[in-house]
Amino acid sequence: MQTNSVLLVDIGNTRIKYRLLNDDADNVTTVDDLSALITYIEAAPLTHLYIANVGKPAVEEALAQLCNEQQIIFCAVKTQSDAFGITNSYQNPQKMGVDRWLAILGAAKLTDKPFAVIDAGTAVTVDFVANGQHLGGWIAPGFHTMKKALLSNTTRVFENETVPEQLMAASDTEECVAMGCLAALQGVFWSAKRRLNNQFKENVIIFTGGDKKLLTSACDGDSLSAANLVIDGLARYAEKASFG
Ligand SMILES: Nc1ncnc2c1ncn2[C@@H]1O[C@H](COP(=O)(O)OP(=O)(O)O)[C@@H](O)[C@H]1O
Ligand SMILES: CC(C)(COP(=O)(O)O)[C@@H](O)C(=O)NCCC(=O)O
Ligand SMILES: [K+]
Repeated sequence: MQTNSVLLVDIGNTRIKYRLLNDDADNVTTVDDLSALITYIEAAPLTHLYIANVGKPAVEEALAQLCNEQQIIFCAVKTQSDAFGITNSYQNPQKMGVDRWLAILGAAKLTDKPFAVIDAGTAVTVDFVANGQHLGGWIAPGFHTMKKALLSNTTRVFENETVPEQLMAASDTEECVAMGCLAALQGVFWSAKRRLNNQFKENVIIFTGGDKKLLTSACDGDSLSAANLVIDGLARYAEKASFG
């Protein structure tokens, strides 16, 4: 298997992200819809496509069909109860979003310490891991999802496109919404940090996802940011298949 012919694809609830196996981990392309990915696949000389899908099954089916037509080997990775030295705490691992499982595997490569991996996307997910054991996690609405929920349940609350860098008190509706949702997102980070600190003297928070920038002002020296840990987890499956 040539690593420049293996495509790794992360299909979330908002956007699609991809890179080649031999690309730099930071070199991730983000697209809003499937057509842009299809155009790329049709032009690229691929042999394998690894996919993590938590979105609509129809997207996965369309990609499987395209791969079949193009004679590309299609590998849809699923959440497992045990792999790469990590044991999942879910009684029914199939219920855990494969993006969470892969983000855990991607993060586990970055540290030997107990860690929490935070993926800030449509949802913000947190998963705690120590000594190869998944200790459970959280699922909360993401920044954009929170704003949408707030607006659809109120009459006089509005939003704008502000993506705040620093948490401040605001004096205008749109700014209050942006700051409030940022406070909630950072609250997830601080709650994870407090939980880790209570259990483990040394620990690290590793964060990723489309809204990871919103967490950078909350993080400290014990935090790591990664471009896309879901894709890094997919890379582990692809590497295992090609190099054993
Ligand atoms: N250009 C953009 N288009 C859409 N969302 C964006 C964009 N830039 C940043 N975001 C933020 O990224 C979030 C989606 O993150 P992402 O990790 O791609 O989510 P998912 O994996 O759930 O598809 C959105 O909720 C939004 O707040
Ligand atoms: C929690 C999620 C919606 C996060 O998805 P994302 O924000 O990346 O689009 C996804 O991991 C999912 O659908 N999970 C299934 C439920 C579970 O993990 O228990
Ligand atoms: K997420």
